[in-house]
Amino acid sequence: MTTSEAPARIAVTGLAVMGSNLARNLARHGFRVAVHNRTNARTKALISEHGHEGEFVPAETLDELVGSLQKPRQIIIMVKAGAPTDAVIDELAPLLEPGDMVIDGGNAHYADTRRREAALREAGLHFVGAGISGGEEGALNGPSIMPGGSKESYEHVGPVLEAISAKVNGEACCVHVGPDGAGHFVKMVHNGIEYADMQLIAEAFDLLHRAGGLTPAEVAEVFRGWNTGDLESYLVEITAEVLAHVDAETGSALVDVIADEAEQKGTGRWTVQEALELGVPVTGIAEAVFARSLSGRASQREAARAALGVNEVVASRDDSLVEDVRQALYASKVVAYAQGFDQMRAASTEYGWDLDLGSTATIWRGGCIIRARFLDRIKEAYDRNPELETLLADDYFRDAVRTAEDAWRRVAVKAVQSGVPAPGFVSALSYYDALRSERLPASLIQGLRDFFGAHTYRRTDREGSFHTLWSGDRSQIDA
Ligand SMILES: NC(=O)C1=CN([C@@H]2O[C@H](COP(=O)(O)OP(=O)(O)OC[C@H]3O[C@@H](n4cnc5c(N)ncnc54)[C@H](OP(=O)(O)O)[C@@H]3O)[C@@H](O)[C@H]2O)C=CC1
Ligand SMILES: O=C(CO)[C@H](O)[C@H](O)COP(=O)(O)O
Repeated sequence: MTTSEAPARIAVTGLAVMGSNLARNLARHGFRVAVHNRTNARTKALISEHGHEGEFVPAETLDELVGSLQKPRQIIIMVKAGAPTDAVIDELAPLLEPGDMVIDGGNAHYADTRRREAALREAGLHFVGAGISGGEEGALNGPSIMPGGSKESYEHVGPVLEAISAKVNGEACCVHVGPDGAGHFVKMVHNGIEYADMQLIAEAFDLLHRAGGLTPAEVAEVFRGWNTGDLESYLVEITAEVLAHVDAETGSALVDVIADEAEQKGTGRWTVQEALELGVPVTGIAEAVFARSLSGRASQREAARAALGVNEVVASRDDSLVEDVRQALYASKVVAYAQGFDQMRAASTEYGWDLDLGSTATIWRGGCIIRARFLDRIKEAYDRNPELETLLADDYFRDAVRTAEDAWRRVAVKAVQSGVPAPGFVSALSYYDALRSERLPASLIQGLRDFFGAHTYRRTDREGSFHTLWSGDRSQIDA
């Protein structure tokens, strides 16, 4: 902690795990950082435990915090998303002057960020909605940062955020994403992909364990091996750690002791809700959200087991299953990312954000939960063609999914035949097949809509809208 009177460069309010680690990261990078928390005990704890790590300026009130800063002021809010963030902004804004910058690093809904940005802009203040990923460890040692807001504010805030962000090959995992809510939208999609990725990993484990007869420790070894190839990623790495962990009390694999009900704070659900609004099929993320919901419906699962009988899976060791599952996991993961990037592309058009999708891949290469080797490939794909209709159309990803196709189908069949639920793998494969179909049965859906509701249809062979007189002589009329 410092005792001099020099003003602080930046402030953090909200000192739970994320805020305190972010403040320490700032201090360790030589920024004099003012710190505040609603409950002062957290501020005191930070200073007493970590005050020696850099220059901290503790403040008991927001007023004091604002008074300790150089101008234009930069204040990072790291509190619970939703009403708490509004409460802090409402208290903070009247204390600030035009040109000051408020940076919300929480997991805010992008629509809230748009609203807050517009309101603070009216008062001459800059509001930067910055998605931050990497959890506790990332906040301390270098997170992935997705800042939105005005270009002008980024000129001030960007160098600080880039300094504390993760680095990959010397490049900061922090780039100005776009105006108003763009940063939080990109963070939301990041979390949606995180859900899809984890669901696919969980399905891979379930197949290898229950259908393939491998123990959790053996599956851990499989994942450890996968982490040296195309699948190299943080989530694959920590999957090996979790699966190998033995519960000290029971001597069983911890994964067999943890209650099988996945919780969710809501960012995955938001991703799907927004995808529905935009009309973008993010089937992998939706399946992942629903799989968590299903797992949490304990009494319904119990009733189903009682009424229908327990789903007994017969395990059979099959040497080729491991490689098939690896390929299915990679292909399904490519689909999940393709869908997430498709959603960002649609939002960029809808909100006029002009998102640079290649840069987004750059931000996610390090520091964040979905960091993975193949994000370099995504960056390269958008460098080759910034207007890519779908990642699956890029040469590299096209070849990757084509190569995996046979194995992917065998895994889907194995899942269906053995009774291991694999909604992520199966829906990713269906998406891949649907996108490539010459004809989809949507034509029949249009026919049915026209039959019961005179909703009309278009034809393949000429322009216009048509209706068949279904309850008359069934002739076709122009609609
Ligand atoms: N945990 C994680 O891995 C990640 C979290 N995030 C996001 O970062 C933000 C901070 O997360 P985390 O560190 O986990 O902390 P929490 O989300 O648990 O929030 C706790 C903090 O919010 C403060 N707070 C709550 N309500 C209010 C209020 N009405 N007014 C003022 N302060 C309030 C608390 O203050 P007090 O001590 O007084 O209760 C405390 O500092 C959240 O938005 C979260 O979604 C983003 C990425 C990863
Ligand atoms: O933002 C994060 C990482 O990027 C959080 O870890 C994420 O909020 C966890 O979400 P959930 O609790 O819904 O699984």
